[in-house]
Amino acid sequence: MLHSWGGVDLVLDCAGIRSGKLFFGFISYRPDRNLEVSVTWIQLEPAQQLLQSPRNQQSKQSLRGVMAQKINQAKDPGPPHGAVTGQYADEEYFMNVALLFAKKSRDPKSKVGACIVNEEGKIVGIGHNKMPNGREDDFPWKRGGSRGLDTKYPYVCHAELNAIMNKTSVDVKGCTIYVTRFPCNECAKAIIQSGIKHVVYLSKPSAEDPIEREAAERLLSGIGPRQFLSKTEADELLKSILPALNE
Ligand SMILES: O=c1[nH]c(=O)n([C@H]2C[C@H](O)[C@@H](COP(=O)(O)O)O2)cc1CO
Repeated sequence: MLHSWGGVDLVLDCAGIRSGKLFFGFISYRPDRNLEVSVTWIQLEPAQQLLQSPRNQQSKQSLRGVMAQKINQAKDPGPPHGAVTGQYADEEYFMNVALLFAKKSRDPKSKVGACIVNEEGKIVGIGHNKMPNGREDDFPWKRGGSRGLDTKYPYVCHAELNAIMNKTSVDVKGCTIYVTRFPCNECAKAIIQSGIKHVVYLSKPSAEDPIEREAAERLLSGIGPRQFLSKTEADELLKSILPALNE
């Protein structure tokens, strides 16, 4: 699951950008682009293999100085751009936009936000969980295991669906969706059908319905959703959505 691997000659280093459970940042050197160093994301295991190769070890030593300088540049949030390069600053920006939209939700218990970003790093869709347009006051926000007609479940439109429906571009093919909560199976279907190619989520609360969760996992397995940040770091960010997104 590497976003930009073509033409990379060696992997210089990892860590120091942001580490999570499954992914971590690393610096890559593209000789064809005159020592361009970029931050991207790779699954832990293949990244370790690359880093440990003898050729990589050698090259790493001689370019360590340049790397340190570039790491600092990469840490600078700057303007949002290049979502698909996986730059940490960009990802944080987009996830914070999703969090900001989650705050708009009138669901008293669970606020969810989603932000769709195209391959140029532009936001092309945002959404939060809400009742259908024009019917905001017509349905209950009540929770409940029964999920009956007196609860919110049959009526509420999920954040991911709203972000897709609210898109400002012709389509969202090839885009990345940043979502504050792991998508449900219905949203997983909408994500796939819309052509979204990457899913980055913040929290994965234990599912009320294990069948739906398993279906969502299976549906999204072709996309390979990944968690943004480590659990501890994610929990910190989630504190901004009240009362308790993780319940
Ligand atoms: O993918 C999702 N997207 C989304 O917007 N939601 C919303 C719908 C509901 O308003 C709320 C779920 O309610 P609760 O956590 O109280 O059971 O979160 C729920 C999911 C399921 O993870």
